[in-house]
Amino acid sequence: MVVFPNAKINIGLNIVEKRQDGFHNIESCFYPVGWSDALEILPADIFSFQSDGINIPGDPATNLCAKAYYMLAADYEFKPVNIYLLKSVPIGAGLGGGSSDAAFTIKALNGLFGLKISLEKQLDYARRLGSDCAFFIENKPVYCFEKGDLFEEISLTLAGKWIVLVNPELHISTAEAYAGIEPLKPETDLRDTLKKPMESWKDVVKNDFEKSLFPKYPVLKEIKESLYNKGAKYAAMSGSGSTLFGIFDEETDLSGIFNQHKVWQGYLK
Ligand SMILES: C[C@](O)(CO)[C@H](O)COP(=O)(O)OP(=O)(O)OC[C@H]1O[C@@H](n2ccc(N)nc2=O)[C@H](O)[C@@H]1O
Ligand SMILES: Nc1ncnc2c1ncn2[C@@H]1O[C@H](COP(=O)(O)OP(=O)(O)OP(=O)(O)O)[C@@H](O)[C@H]1O
Repeated sequence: MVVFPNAKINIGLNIVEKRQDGFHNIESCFYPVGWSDALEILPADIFSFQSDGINIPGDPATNLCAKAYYMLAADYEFKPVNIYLLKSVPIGAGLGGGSSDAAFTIKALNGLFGLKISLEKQLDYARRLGSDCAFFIENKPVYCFEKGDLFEEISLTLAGKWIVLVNPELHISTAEAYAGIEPLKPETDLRDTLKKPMESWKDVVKNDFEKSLFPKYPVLKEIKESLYNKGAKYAAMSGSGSTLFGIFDEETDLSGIFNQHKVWQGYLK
């Protein structure tokens, strides 16, 4: 079985308060984007994990795909598998790439071996692997709250809009980004703001990480300003960085403008 774990962007990201468990309650809108890895899972005699493409730091045995496999193998009976991951989505990029690989491994094993794991249970397994991971189980636009792993439907459709993602190949650790934050309860309701036209989001739909990360990494602010200068209707950083995105009404090829960075562009669904 071959699947294509895609990335996400955060449209608005409010870090509301620090929790007793050390994590933060947040609110955000997750939107799937087409930048994807490729993940092949085949039944085998012994378990193995291999990856190619972008180098993933750390021991392959602790890769989120391997963790997802071992977690399900502890609770269900099925054959070992060979997992082959072709990594294209940048790491430490605010795009949830590793979380998506993990969620797609859960979904693929469930389908391949007919495990009949309910949607709720798949979401619970995903939550155990990371806060972003549960979103990729259903992989549709949602408003998220608490650790970013509880969801509410949102009637936001950006289908047919053009998105440009620019990654300056700066690895920002999620834990480090959260450590630099002073949580603050938002004054406006993100769900209400997102009902208004995209043109009105600038300066209202904010990513709280920008305030602490832009002074530290000026290139992030420069990229966001360039996206607006090139006609983006809305531009922001995704998650804890380092990827910036711009949303345009029409196809706008910016690969030449940002040729010193990694760029992915395409239509939103
Ligand atoms: C920034 C976002 O990408 C926005 O969607 C997510 O909140 C991050 O989700 P993630 O990468 O899946 O993060 P996890 O692997 O669960 O946590 C990594 C670290 O980030 C911090 N963390 C994460 C999520 C959260 N709601 N509060 C936190 O404080 C914690 O220090 C945690 O140890
Ligand atoms: N399949 C995987 N893909 C990417 N990173 C992985 C994977 N499995 C484990 N990891 C580990 O997770 C770390 C990246 O996590 P981190 O949360 O910083 O970034 P991310 O998953 O790219 O997305 P985000 O910044 O949105 O959370 C890497 O340093 C790597 O060691």
